[in-house]
Amino acid sequence: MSTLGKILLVDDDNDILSALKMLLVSEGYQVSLTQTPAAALAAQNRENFDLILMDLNYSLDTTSGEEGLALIEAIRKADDEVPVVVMTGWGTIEVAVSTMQNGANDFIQKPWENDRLLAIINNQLKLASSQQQSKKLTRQNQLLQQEVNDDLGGDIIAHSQAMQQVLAMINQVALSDASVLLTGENGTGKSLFARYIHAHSPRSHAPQISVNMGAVTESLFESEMFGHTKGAFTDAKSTRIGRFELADGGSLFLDEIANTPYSQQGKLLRVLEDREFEKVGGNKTQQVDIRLICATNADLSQAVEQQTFRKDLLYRINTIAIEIPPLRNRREDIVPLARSFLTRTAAKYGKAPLPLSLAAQEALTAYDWPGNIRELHHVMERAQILSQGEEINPQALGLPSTQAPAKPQSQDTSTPATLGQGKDGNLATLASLELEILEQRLSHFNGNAVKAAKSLGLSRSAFYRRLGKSEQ
Ligand SMILES: Nc1ncnc2c1ncn2[C@@H]1O[C@H](COP(=O)(O)OP(=O)(O)OP(=O)(O)O)[C@@H](O)[C@H]1O
Repeated sequence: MSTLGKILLVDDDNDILSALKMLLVSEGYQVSLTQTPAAALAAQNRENFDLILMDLNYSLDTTSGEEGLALIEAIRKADDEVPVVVMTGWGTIEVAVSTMQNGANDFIQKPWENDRLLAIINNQLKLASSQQQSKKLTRQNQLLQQEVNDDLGGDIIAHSQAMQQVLAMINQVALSDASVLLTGENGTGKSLFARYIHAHSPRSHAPQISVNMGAVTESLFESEMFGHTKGAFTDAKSTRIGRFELADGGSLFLDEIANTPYSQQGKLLRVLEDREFEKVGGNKTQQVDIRLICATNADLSQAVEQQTFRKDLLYRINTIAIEIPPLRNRREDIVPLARSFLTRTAAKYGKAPLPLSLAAQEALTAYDWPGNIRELHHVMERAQILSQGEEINPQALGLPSTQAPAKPQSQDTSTPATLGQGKDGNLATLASLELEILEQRLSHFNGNAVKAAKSLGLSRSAFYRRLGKSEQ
């Protein structure tokens, strides 16, 4: 039988224990009865209680409350979370204050009113459970943050001169609080570097909140970014905290910034300029302290010329602009990246990573990688999983043969019919075929996800989802 919670009752008066037991059990609580402080501490040692309801005086001749105060202290030594509610016939303010100072959470005077006692118990249980929940979330957050940081520690590969320069700049910029705009083609590592900047910034103890601006619909933009109050609109059943508020003290990463609906760009600009906003439906102005990191694969100057992006917003976000070069312009990184993806995939399946044949290394280096590192990642994952031999050969890579070296008379193999079909007879999975199509379509439209999605009859958010990208 499920109960509302387990309560430990401590009182030397048997009649009071019986009356309380009857009341609390009828309300759905499970109760344990003890008559002395020693018995209460022994019970607390044996099992976990959700709340302790205790008397302050135990010997008939004392009214000082000292035994009770000592019990509260002993309870607190063993457990600093369990709510403790004190009952006493000596309900003076002084007694109430000293019980609270000793660690009690609330106080009720005997003889008690049932409704009042039940309300106190209920409130204390609710409070304790939300405090626990919040502790859990904080811990989970810390762990997630740690995972991201660990991930960043070993994973960034930058052998090429081009990436060495970029990394040096990023390391320098990370220490400042300046707004950063990361540009570059899809899959070049903009999101990774955004996380890296935050993780190496003085704000790394606070969260980085990401928003994929391409996936936020125009109608929900304000509520998503600034939050809303309860009842602000029909579906607003409770107060919602927006991304700005969540990022307070940390960094806000606006990915695909070029896709911010034009009608909303002014609102975004205002918050970025004033560091102030109001929740939808609310009239209280809230201050926010964030470090802004944006990313885009679009040419924002061109977008300004075409009047799809506000010039003043561009000036606001690009204090420091860093371009992440496409993989074809840093070919020295290709093989080390490929090896690291093989190692990661192999580890995932508890296998040893397969070595890359010399010919495979040449094929990888010669290929132009329109989908950049993301594409390389998928290719290597598939190769590690599907390869039958002792090493990975060029066929297992399944690269479009127009790009593979020493392959004369190649025809146009970029059509879906031949996509992903390994020449060693291995058939690619549906998921990897789909990814390949999505990536090709993206590069066909020069990284414009909106156009690519449209051409495939997908919504922008469905396109992102299938691409395996975060949609926040
Ligand atoms: N230098 C690098 N070293 C190791 N892994 C990398 C590097 N750069 C990118 N990656 C990996 O490549 C993948 C794609 O990177 P990311 O998602 O950051 O690209 P992006 O530029 O943000 O893409 P998009 O424009 O589509 O949002 C990720 O799995 C990322 O971890």
